[in-house]
This record gives sequence, C-alpha cells and structure tokens, in this order.
Amino acid sequence: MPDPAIRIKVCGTTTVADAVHAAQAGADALGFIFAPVSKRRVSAAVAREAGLNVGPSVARVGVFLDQGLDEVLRTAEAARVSAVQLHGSLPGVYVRRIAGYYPVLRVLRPADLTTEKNVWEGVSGVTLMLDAPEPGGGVPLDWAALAPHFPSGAWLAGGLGPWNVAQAIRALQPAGVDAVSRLEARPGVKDPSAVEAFIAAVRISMNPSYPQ
Ligand SMILES: O=C(O)c1ccccc1N[C@@H]1O[C@H](COP(=O)(O)O)[C@@H](O)[C@H]1O
Repeated sequence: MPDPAIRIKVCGTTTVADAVHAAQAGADALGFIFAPVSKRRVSAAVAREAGLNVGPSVARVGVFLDQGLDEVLRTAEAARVSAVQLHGSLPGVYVRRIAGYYPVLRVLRPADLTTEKNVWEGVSGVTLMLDAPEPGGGVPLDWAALAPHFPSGAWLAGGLGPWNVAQAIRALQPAGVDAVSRLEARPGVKDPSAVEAFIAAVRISMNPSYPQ
C-alpha cells in the first residue's frame, strides 16, 4: 500500500524564481546546496530570500558535504533554513550535535547502512536518506537489491526524475524522494517542466488506485 504522504524535495535551488516555481508546483521541500564543490552552490543570502518567498509550509533544507560544524551552523542560520542535509564522511557525534539545532537528513550510501546504524537508527532528529556514492551525479541506486534492506521511514535520492520515480517508489516505499540533476536544463538551472512532471509522477504514484 503506497504511503499517502511521500515528501518531495526539489534540490539544487539557485534562484528565487525557481524556488517559487517548485513550491507552486507542489514541492514539500527545497534544497539549497552550500557545498563549495557543487556546480549548484548558492549563497546563504539567495537561499534566505527564496525561503521568504515560498510561504510557511515549504521546508528549506541546507545541503552540506564534509563541511566544518561551525560553517554548517553559521550558514544554516544565515540562510534561515528549516533543516540540514549532511553528506560525506562524518562522525556520529558531529551529526548528533547538528541535530540539536536542526532536523537532519543524514545521507548515506547503501554500503554504509550497517556500519553507521548508530547515527540514524532511533536517533532523535535524524532521518536517513540513501543516495548514490556521488551526490548530484544523477545515478540511480539498484532499487531491487536495496528493497530487502531499505529502512522504514528513510528517504531516497540518486538519479530520480520524472520517468523513474514511480518505479523507485513502488520498489522501496520511501518516506521522501529527493532529486536534482534530472530536474535541470543544465547544472544549477532548473527545467520547470521536469520539476512539474517529477512532482506529478510522485503524486500519481501515491494514489491508491495506481497499479502496484
Ligand atoms: O548536487 C550536488 O551538486 C550536490 C553536491 C554536494 C552534496 C549534495 C549534492 N546533491 C544531492 O545529491 C542527491 C541526488 O542528486 P541526483 O538527483 O542524483 O542528481 C540529492 O540528495 C542532492 O541533494
């Protein structure tokens, strides 16, 4: 039975206009990438302005990759995000510290699920997201291989787009889905029709009469 409330996160938002468009199209959350290595990096000022324009019901998620604790907290505060997404190789104590300030989406590769269990399983304020080894690389995970181990309540990322997200939902029943590269015309520039099609595909797959 599909979860009626799968959350949709549209990541890599770089402009106020893209944020407003994704929110109006029905995104539950917008991702703002603050990792210096990213082609989708955005300033805290733009993220903050975007957040002020999307209304109170859309979550704003600051996305970080292997960045220092002070940098994460300072940037999150400046951008006024409502949650933080943490990629990279990070000690559990670091993740728990940030979870004391913001709800955390902790992103792991399937291979790290078992070894890092203590970071996400039953940890207050931490939600697990599974992603491919290269964040923002547009490569899907092997959903069939993952299905027997996919933790209840986890989110899914990695190469999701309008044409495959329903299949991923059928396979894994994630609590939320997150995408960036397959929603773009080019890195950092959204393709509005892909964003709309992605959100529609998730909503359709949540309809109980959708074939399983
Ligand atoms: O997209 C990036 O550039 C990026 C950089 C650093 C950390 C995370 C990044 N993106 C995250 O990657 C996944 C999935 O991306 P895709 O759909 O496979 O392209 C998602 O969680 C983004 O938030």
